Amino acid sequence: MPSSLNVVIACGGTGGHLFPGIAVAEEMRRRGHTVTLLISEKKVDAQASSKYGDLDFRTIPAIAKPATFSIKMVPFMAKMWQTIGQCKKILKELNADAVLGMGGFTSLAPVYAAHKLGLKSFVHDSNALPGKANRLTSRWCNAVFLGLEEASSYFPNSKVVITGTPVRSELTKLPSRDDAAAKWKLNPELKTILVMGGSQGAKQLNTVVATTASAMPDVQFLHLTGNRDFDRVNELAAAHPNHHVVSFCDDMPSAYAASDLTICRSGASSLSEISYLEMASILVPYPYAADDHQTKNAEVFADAGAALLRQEADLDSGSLLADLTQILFESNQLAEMAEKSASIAIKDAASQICGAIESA
Ligand SMILES: CC(=O)N[C@H]1[C@@H](OP(=O)(O)OP(=O)(O)OC[C@H]2O[C@@H](n3ccc(=O)[nH]c3=O)[C@H](O)[C@@H]2O)O[C@H](CO)[C@@H](O)[C@@H]1O
Repeated sequence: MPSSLNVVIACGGTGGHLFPGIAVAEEMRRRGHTVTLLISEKKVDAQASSKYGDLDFRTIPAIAKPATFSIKMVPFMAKMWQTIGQCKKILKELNADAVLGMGGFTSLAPVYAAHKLGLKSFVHDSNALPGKANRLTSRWCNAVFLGLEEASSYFPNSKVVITGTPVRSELTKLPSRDDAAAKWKLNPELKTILVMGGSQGAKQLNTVVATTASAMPDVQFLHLTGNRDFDRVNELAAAHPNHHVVSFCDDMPSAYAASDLTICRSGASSLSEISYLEMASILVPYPYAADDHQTKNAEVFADAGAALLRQEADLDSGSLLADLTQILFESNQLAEMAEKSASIAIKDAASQICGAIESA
């Protein structure tokens, strides 16, 4: 491949695809390559990418495969076919050398288009149980980059490179705890829990956290509810000054820097960030995630002793209160979990991915 590459990174659909894609884009640019990111037209992509005005973004249609094989497959296939055509045009116009898909059916179209045009193509999967789109896409790829070793049995051995999942560069340098606490109007002296309810609906988790916060006045909660549940949780939190509610956080470095422990879904980007930042966590997998892949992700962390795995169906404020009291006040568990969390991280993931693309 030429020494200066035109690389296209398809990373639309969710924060879990977008942020690792941005991290690779930043590293590619640092190495002197030209990068274009393909994102979807969804609001979440627009919201999350708006901070990265110096990167080149283009939109392509968001594509989700119907959950079951039904008549809905017909418009899905038609949209896929049309988007592949659109992607071929974009790749030719950009004079692309290589395409990296970060997962989901939205990135299948650009990777397939690259394959048809004879370009180098790659896919990254960050989950312990890889998605269907990536398993399909991988057959057209030169290499498959994996966030977690547990996923490797789903792909041909010869294509697999364990790279880890990159975190955004802004997370590589956190503000001080005092500055971060000031930003969120928190007391830096108090133990602080970061709760990431998630964009996909976490009503029960959010409610349990609100009740638990009311029973722990000496602990602070910085609670990211997602846009949909903000008004309801904000109302529940109104009577409790230790419960700080935010809908979408566009300053994750200070959210993490202000916190001692995270309660969150076990989406792969959240997990890569937590381990990169060497934090302990309580993981509550999103129960409706495809093939329950979030439980598989959480198991990697729980088995390593880095996290407690709690299924949403079993979660109530009594058990969460007991877990938090034990971790924060009755043991050395917080420090031990943080150490185990650090041991899972692959801190130079973006660099490993760029190096593998350069040398393909
Ligand atoms: C419901 C579902 O199927 N989610 C999947 C989706 O990730 P999904 O995007 O839901 O979740 P992830 O944990 O992977 O990523 C969330 C990202 O959003 C950021 N964040 C969060 C809250 C906020 O207010 N501000 C903010 O910036 C987090 O720091 C993180 O970078 O794709 C991932 C990668 O395939 C999967 O592992 C997840 O299981």
